[in-house]
Amino acid sequence: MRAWQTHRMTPPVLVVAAAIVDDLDEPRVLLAARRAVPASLAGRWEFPGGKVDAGETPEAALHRELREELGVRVALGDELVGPDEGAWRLTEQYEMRLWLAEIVDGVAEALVEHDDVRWLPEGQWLDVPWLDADVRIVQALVSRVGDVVR
Ligand SMILES: Nc1nc2c([nH]c(=O)n2[C@H]2C[C@H](O)[C@@H](COP(=O)(O)OP(=O)(O)OP(=O)(O)O)O2)c(=O)[nH]1
Repeated sequence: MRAWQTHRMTPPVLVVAAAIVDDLDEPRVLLAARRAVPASLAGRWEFPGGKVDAGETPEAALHRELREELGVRVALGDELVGPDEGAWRLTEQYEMRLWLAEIVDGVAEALVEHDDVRWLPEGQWLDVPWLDADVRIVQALVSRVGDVVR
């Protein structure tokens, strides 16, 4: 039983996002997107993605969000499974699932919600001000990908 069930709380809203890398087999460069909205999150960096709509699978939602936000089609790799029943708790309200991904069509551009996208070179994945909840996720990604590369 999950905490929100035993405590009569509202279930967390699921956000899906992608850790887009240059090469799923040998990831060296990671795409980060800078939020333009809302004002409280503007200027902070995140994994592109968004909320899953009713009746939509998480994977379909992720493909839709990446098309809308960045104008790209991707191939999904492994999920970075989180410590909170498989997800990454972001806040009281939100939890996130995150997949590695590689662009198969298009060039990533900040189209909506973001005002910049940046490809972070190896060793510099933590060098932008990520949203607070994302910092531990980027750290987990760095150690996961370090394992792949070695
Ligand atoms: N997409 C995304 N959202 C994140 C991350 N980290 C994090 O705390 N969040 C939070 C910010 C938002 O409050 C919340 C929902 O994400 P969102 O605003 O991208 O969802 P959305 O695109 O569906 O938004 P909207 O269309 O309803 O405005 O998740 C992250 O890495 N990526």
